[in-house]
Amino acid sequence: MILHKETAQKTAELLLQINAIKLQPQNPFTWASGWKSPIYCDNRITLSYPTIRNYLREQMAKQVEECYGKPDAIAGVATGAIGIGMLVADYLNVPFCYVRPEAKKHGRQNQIEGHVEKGSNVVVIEDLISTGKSSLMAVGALKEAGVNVKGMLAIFSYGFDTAVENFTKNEVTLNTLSDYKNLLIQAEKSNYISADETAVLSQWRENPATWNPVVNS
Ligand SMILES: O=P(O)(O)OC[C@H]1O[C@H](OP(=O)(O)OP(=O)(O)O)[C@H](O)[C@@H]1O
Ligand SMILES: O=C(O)c1cc(=O)[nH]c(=O)[nH]1
Repeated sequence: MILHKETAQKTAELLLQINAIKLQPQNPFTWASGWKSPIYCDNRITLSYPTIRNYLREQMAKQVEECYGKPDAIAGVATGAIGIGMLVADYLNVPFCYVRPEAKKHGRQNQIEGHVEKGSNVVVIEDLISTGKSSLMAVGALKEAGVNVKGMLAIFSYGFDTAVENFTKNEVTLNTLSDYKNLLIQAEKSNYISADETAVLSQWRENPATWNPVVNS
């Protein structure tokens, strides 16, 4: 869910401003889920811009408190949300840990890195939600460690039905600063996307799980 329309618009505007939105309809990206996509939203780039990362940090910290109350700790989903998660934890002055997709094969063989108290109230920070699988795996690991997951906050979500169903099934509340709908509005306003790219994106959005580029012969 989007909490504040102004934040959703501003976040989308900032992502476009720093070219964090990549379009490659002829040479699709492969997503974590294995889906092929003409678009990639690289939120990691925001960390390279102090003004923008400070904006995201403050908005996220405020929304964490607004949605879930002050947590005992913040957990970031590795690797995309380690940076932003740490910034949010720092702003709220609470402990931080991050969750790997799976346990390390060497060293201490941890999946959760850092210290997190059993029974503590934790909010999970994610950079981006496509299917929600990565985030929900992190939630699963935290719950297994005896943590009380209050909910999740991400910078961006594509708003796919699959993700909504996955979060509902796992009984995890998801809020995001911005989403695909707001991104498209801002991209059209600023002419970031050409008419051809808009056409590809609407065709892709109809069935993202099975989309493939039309190859001109
Ligand atoms: O909702 P999903 O379908 O799971 O996809 C979203 C996930 O994909 C990206 O991570 P990626 O696996 O590319 O790794 P990274 O965070 O280490 O860059 C992103 O950071 C999310 O965690
Ligand atoms: O699903 C993904 O892997 C994914 C999509 C996207 O737009 N950005 C990203 O970082 N990951």
